[in-house]
Amino acid sequence: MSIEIQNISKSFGSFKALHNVNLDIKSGELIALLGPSGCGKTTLLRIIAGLESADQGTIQFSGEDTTDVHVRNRNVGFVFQHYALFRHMTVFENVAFGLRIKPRKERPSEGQIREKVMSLLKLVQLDWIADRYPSQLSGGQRQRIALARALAVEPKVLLLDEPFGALDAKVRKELRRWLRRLHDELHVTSIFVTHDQEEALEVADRVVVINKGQIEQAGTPQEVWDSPASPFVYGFLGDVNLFHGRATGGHTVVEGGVQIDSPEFASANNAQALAYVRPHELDVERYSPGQEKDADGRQRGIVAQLDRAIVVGPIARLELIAIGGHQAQGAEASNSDKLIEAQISAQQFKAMGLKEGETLVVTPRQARVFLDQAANI
Ligand SMILES: Nc1ncnc2c1ncn2[C@@H]1O[C@H](COP(=O)(O)OP(=O)(O)OP(=O)(O)O)[C@@H](O)[C@H]1O
Repeated sequence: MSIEIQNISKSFGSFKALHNVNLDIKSGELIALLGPSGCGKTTLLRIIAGLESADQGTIQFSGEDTTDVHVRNRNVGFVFQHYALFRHMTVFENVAFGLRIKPRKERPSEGQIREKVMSLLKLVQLDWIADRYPSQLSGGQRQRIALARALAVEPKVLLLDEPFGALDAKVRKELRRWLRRLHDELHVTSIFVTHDQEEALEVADRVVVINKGQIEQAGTPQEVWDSPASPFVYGFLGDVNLFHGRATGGHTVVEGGVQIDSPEFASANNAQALAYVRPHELDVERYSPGQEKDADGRQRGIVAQLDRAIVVGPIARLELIAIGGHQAQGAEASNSDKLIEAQISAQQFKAMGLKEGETLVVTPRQARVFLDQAANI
């Protein structure tokens, strides 16, 4: 079933939770709604489910307006973070529940229910605990049972609201891979709410990034990662260094005089600009006088002191402080002013023999420049 979301707006009192949201979801797609806390993800999911009504706009399922269709009749399955299983029922009975409460003429026979429940439990790889009670399950097992329960009534749409939010990092990772495999088997149109960018990028066919009730960008994981449409998306999709600068005639000069090509702004004339550089896009060298300049004497790198090095497995994360007034800011955290984050391999770190306190030169290999709209008005 495809889902067409058209011009959806929703306010709570004077607060605009959703503002003119438009999105077409193809039948069988797995979509991640990604955004910070309070951006409107759950509200949008609840409107699609029919648990909440929109002030404006329509939701269509395969071209049919759902406005007057009751939640019971929308054929939607839910899995929520705290969607508790029935404690007094076994795993088997929990999964069978949706089938047992069907109106008599639609209700499957006892034999059909048994067959269906056991096949779903096999699908979520938990048929061996059919007789247990929820209190005897791990958190990850409970969420898999919640998913089996949602699938029992053969929903046309599956809505998952932070289904793995309460689980530890390792279990989350296993479950999201497992969810992806399950989706590839079943192809139920699914919408998955998360504030975890890694989860969204790993699981979804398309990621929809939401900010303050509006869609900032919708695209495949690779599209949103490689070409973030806005500074917000850039900042939200992972660690990033933000440098302030000025763009003129296809070049942006950021603090400290480092020049970055920005051919997309060839007509800019001293416009305020923001340059985003991911930590792994910075080359790191040991400083020697003149190293920060290119053959023509132009500043190519930023001289900075290595404040802290964190080596975890194959990666070395370097925290550097610019020397001589060059400044970077973490896009999200203002308390990381002046801090530049670089990332190199642990192997390179070892080979270079870098020590905390040393002076280095960091050079952006690539950068993404945005004109600072607010400042240029
Ligand atoms: N019933 C309500 N009454 C008033 N305000 C509400 C109501 N439901 C949601 N909101 C507000 O609307 C905004 C969006 O809420 P929503 O739950 O959709 O956010 P979210 O993106 O899912 O956040 P989180 O990741 O924290 O769950 C929030 O500021 C929230 O406080």
